[in-house]
Amino acid sequence: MAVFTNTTSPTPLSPTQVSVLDFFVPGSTSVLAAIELVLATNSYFRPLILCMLLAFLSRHVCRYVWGVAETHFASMVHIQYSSEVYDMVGLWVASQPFAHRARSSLARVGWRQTFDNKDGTEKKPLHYSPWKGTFYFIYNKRLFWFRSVEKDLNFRVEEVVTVSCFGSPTILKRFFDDCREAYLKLTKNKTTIFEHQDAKWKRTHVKSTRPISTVVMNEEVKAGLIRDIEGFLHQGAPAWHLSRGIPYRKGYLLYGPPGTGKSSLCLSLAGRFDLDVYILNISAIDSRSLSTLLAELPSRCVLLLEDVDAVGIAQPRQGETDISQAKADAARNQPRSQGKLSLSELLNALDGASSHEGRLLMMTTNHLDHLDRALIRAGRVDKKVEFPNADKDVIFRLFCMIFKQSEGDILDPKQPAEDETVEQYAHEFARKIPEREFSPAEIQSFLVEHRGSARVAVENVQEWIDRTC
Ligand SMILES: Nc1ncnc2c1ncn2[C@@H]1O[C@H](COP(=O)(O)OP(=O)(O)OP(=O)(O)O)[C@@H](O)[C@H]1O
Repeated sequence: MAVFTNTTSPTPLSPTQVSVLDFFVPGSTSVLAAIELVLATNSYFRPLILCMLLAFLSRHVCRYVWGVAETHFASMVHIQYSSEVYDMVGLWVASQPFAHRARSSLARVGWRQTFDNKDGTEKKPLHYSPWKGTFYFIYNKRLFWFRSVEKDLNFRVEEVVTVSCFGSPTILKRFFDDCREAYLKLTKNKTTIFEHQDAKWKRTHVKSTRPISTVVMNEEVKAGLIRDIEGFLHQGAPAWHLSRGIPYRKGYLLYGPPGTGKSSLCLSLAGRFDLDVYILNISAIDSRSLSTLLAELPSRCVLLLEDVDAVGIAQPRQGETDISQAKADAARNQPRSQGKLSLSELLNALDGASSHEGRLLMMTTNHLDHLDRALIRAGRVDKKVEFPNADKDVIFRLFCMIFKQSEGDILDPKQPAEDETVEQYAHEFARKIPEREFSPAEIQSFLVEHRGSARVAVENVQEWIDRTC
């Protein structure tokens, strides 16, 4: 039997060649095989196929060369979405033309507005930032690129941004310094508030700093607090504490009925000393997350624990320590507390190694008597400040604050400032309201409702008292 062999048919690629080619240009062997087949059957397609092959190869070669150049010659900085640096870079990027041209963007409601000094009258403004892709831009006459990808970080998908440029990391760091400066300018006279999600701090608000004069309380107490914090934040304070073996921390407990200005004062003090506020919700964390969160605090900040009596670390029952209470609860088959955190775990975390030096702890409560003494012992709480309901002086000053002209007011020429008359009304108003019956929040709310006329406010207050009491 005769056997005919086709001598013009292409020799198939050996398995070794296949794997080597595929290593450099994935999918190339399948393409080559297809080309070989076409070339063998019809030579008319050869030039066309050659062009396609060149286009295919040049794309892969370019990608390969860029990858090698990026790996070996580019500097890069990675930023996680949950980090504050993300906001710094994000704000800069959002203001650049390339961000507006990006074909893949993330739309958010009112994100940039948080930082702007605008009046917030525009309803739900939309903001776009480049998202999922690589975006090129020129900065200081150099090519930079910004890559946004989603990554799975500990079972949580989070955007990770990488900013890169060719050359030394110094150039890149200069870019980050510029972003930081722009961010600080934008957040000047603002208080940034952080809350936690999954053991990570995340900026949730940027509020205009509230002038401390607008928190109406005993002026001596207020001045004492300010002096105390000034001393604590003084340049030489860390070394002073260190040389005496005293932990460089400060703790305050503000207590009193609801609506007396405890939270307002905390935020206002933070703004005055240019400190960021980190609000810890202890009912929502376990001890491991707490240690992580405390370890991540910056060296100077306010750590705010609001309503410490209400979060499941309340005083143990009489005669029981925290541990004996836990045992007793276990024996009764009851959960130990509302939260996941026990008092001893909280105290350990606040005192422990993970707790940052230089932090200012502020705790607020409506029920001083519900708190465990261990939580508020000297050393943990250096000062306890009472916020009572409004006395005559506070009522008078609240009235003046509402009705006297202030710097930011848009003045009505028909109603010239008459501070003396306002003061007379304020005295009359304070005379009518029983002392320590109403919180400043209640009085302020009534006054705001009547802000159109001081006279009407005075006239209507008796009816309001009768209705409210
Ligand atoms: N002493 C005060 N001076 C000026 N405004 C006050 C004062 N107390 C309360 N307010 C006003 O009342 C509102 C509530 O105040 P704030 O949240 O500070 O009270 P609080 O004591 O922290 O209340 P809670 O114990 O319920 O947390 C705020 O709008 C604040 O402006």
